[in-house]
Amino acid sequence: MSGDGSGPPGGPGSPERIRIFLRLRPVGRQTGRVVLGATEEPPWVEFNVPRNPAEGLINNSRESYRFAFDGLLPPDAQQEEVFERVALPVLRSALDGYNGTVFAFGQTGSGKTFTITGGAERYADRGLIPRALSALFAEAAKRSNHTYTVHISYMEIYNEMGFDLLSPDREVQALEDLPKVHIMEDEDSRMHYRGLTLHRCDNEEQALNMLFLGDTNRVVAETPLNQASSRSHCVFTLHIEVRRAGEPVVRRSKLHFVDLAGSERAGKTGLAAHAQLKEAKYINLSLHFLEQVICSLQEGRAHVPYRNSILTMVLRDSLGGNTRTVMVAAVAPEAQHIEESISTCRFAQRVAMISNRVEVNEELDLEVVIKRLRAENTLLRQELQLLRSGAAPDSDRGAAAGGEVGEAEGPDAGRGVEQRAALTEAEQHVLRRQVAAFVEDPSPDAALNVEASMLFIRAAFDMLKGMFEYFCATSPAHDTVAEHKAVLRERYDAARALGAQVNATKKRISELKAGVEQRRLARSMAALLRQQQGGGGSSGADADEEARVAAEEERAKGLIDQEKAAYHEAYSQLKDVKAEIDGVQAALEHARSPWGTAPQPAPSQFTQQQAPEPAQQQQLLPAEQPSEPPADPYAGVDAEVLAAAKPLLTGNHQADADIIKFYQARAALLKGMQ
Ligand SMILES: Nc1ncnc2c1ncn2[C@@H]1O[C@H](COP(=O)(O)OP(=O)(O)OP(=O)(O)O)[C@@H](O)[C@H]1O
Repeated sequence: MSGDGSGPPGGPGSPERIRIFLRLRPVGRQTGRVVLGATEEPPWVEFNVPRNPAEGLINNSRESYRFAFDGLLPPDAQQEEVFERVALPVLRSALDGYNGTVFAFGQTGSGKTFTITGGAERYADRGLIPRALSALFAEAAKRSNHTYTVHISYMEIYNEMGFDLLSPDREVQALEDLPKVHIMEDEDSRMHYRGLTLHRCDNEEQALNMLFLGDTNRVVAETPLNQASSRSHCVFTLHIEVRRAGEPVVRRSKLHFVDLAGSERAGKTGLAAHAQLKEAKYINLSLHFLEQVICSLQEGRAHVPYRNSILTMVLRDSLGGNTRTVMVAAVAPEAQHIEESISTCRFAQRVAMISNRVEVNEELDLEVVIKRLRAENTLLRQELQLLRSGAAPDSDRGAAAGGEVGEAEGPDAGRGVEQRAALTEAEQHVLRRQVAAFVEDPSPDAALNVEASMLFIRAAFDMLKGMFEYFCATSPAHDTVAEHKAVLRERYDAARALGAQVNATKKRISELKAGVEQRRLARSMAALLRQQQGGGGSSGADADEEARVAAEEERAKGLIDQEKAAYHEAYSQLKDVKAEIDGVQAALEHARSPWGTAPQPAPSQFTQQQAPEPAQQQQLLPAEQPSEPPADPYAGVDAEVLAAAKPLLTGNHQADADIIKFYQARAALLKGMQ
């Protein structure tokens, strides 16, 4: 025997021995007759009994009785330690779907009720049940992907009759008013408790109220050995149901806390009253039957007499069945109780030899399975209808126009709906509510199950689209987007105007330059003609003409400079506007990002004044400067013209181009004159 049995059950149906703990009630003065080997493995207790010379024994030496346990709880063991070592492991496995039982056995006044329920005086004296209730709800809250449902029942077995301590009427009741519980067995030997109510408790407070209510209904009497002696056996049961999110299984476990009535001997305890003698008789009888069951199990007999008493029927699963069971043997270590203590320990040794087969109580959760199958069935029916309505030729669609919506039982169900152009108002109303419920349902399993008809599907999509548009229009992000778009439009307009201005200036510069060039050409040709006609030096009229031409060229040059300045000004403004546009565009993208991967706003909202596409934007900017000189400036020039002009070429691109043009014009003129 070792350890406190805190590990999980060994595996499905694995045999597991009942664990036994010894708890010693505190005593005023140590007698030295009870010795504890608490640090030994396994821990043990030894009772030293002096031999009685009056019974003919040879000497006065002591006789000792030693018993090993899975754990010792000495007189100074605190309630918290007792809970952690005895009940917590069983509670944890009950939360995983394994049945559990903690029962206290011992003579009257040895501390069974103190262990199971606790003392009323100090909060620290709370016993295993209230501590288990706190731990149960705390542990359940931690397991966030599990759903726990807890019910409580509290039964008393008094004089071989079962009573429900949690009768619906929460008044303290006389025993005869309590609902009687009948214990029955079905064919699978499963226990049924007729008349026993299960009370659902959703929190610790509700559960503690139940415990309090039950305790106030218990049969307690003053006996010579205990001022408040339990005259009955009490079974407090937690019925735990656990479901794990997304799994179609349910685990159900029962965790019993059993406070047995004290074993006692009427003669020794001085019970005198007739009623008390009767109680004692029943208590002793049921404990005797309990012992019989334990002996049969320990000896491996084929027949185990569970049916002899209500107590053994109730504990059937806890002893030799599918339950993780722990026993607390309570002893009062005073010298006068040594015989009872030895007898309790002997009983515990027999119990420790019983093995249970502990397995998880898991079943398919039919509710979940049915719900799933129904949903699957609906989906399949809808798909089928959709396929039919899409695949069947129009003439084949049946004449059931305006057919009943919502019922799709027969093979032709749903076809008639497709014949209509629109839903009725009532249908729209129902559909709107379905769509709203779907949108508001935060569950990932939320589904919108509309009628399997294109008419309904389209109407549902329209509603969703309308909701989305409304969201976009009223979203704060939408305001920012709209602002950025307005700025962007304004900047694009400015950029367009500046672009036009730049292009116009550029065009005017080209025109002015072309005018200057033409006039130069005309003057050169006139001078050439005059030369050929023999006209010599310059006259006064020629001088005037030259002055006029020079003034004109000067004016043209001034105009060109003006236009160039305007060009540069407009061009630099355009560059600034372009930089602004880039910034606003980035801000716009950022403002849109909260929508993530959501569809972009419907065109109707944002496209009335579409911003130009990037390709268009690029076109807004003209080349930065008037065109660059070609790689070969003389490409395509007639060789003769080039040879005549070459001696005069200056290396200045503009001047050389003019000289070449002059020689080309000259060549053309001469050719025309031949
Ligand atoms: N570990 C303990 N520490 C302090 N007081 C204790 C302890 N165990 C028992 N007592 C006290 O001893 C008295 C008898 O205990 P209790 O009523 O629990 O015995 P019992 O075994 O349930 O008796 P019965 O079979 O007659 O109901 C009570 O007053 C209880 O408070």
